[in-house]
Amino acid sequence: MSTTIHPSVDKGMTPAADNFSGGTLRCKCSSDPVEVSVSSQCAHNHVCGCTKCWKPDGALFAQIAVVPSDSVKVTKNEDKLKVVDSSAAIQRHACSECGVHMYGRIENKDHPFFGLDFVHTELSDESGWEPPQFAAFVSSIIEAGADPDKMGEVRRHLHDTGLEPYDCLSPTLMDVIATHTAKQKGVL
Ligand SMILES: N[C@@H](CCC(=O)N[C@@H](CS)C(=O)NCC(=O)O)C(=O)O
Ligand SMILES: [Zn+2]
Ligand SMILES: [Zn+2]
Repeated sequence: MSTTIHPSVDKGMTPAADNFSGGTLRCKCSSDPVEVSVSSQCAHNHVCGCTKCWKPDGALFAQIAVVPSDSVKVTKNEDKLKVVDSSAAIQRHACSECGVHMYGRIENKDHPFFGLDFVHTELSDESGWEPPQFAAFVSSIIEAGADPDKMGEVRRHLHDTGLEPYDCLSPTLMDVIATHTAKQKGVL
């Protein structure tokens, strides 16, 4: 049986479009959907295996990217949004009816990713978003019920698809976090 990761990956990823400048994210409600306008291309798009990121039905991974917070505006039905876990670093604003996470914001000014919002680009009809670049928190899919004995298969498939698997974030992002911490401590 073939390994499925996420619909956006399984159907074949398309490259980012030149000069792409965002789109409208829409939740899954058939009436009065929440709409969020994003006026920027995304960066560091990846698939995430953690249990906190929203995954479409049946998907093993979420697809998640960052955009500047000031490019994100809720344009319709904001009253339906609720923060999933106010104690988390990423404040995930989800539709209280369909459960889709519309954006995740870092409110802590000392956090390495302050100023960035996390978004699921598949919620927009526009094509041209940067596709996923790597796979993060791969081991965490076990926490959602994936068979530990299938992890070799999953990692091999991710690698073959061009999504290098990591059990935290990518080396680039881990370096960004460590550099931020070193600067806060005054050792850099
Ligand atoms: N093993 C945990 C990992 C959770 C985790 O650390 N997620 C990462 C990637 S999204 C994170 O940065 N979380 C911060 C947050 O949720 O606020 C799980 O699957 O729940
Ligand atoms: Zn909804
Ligand atoms: Zn995650």
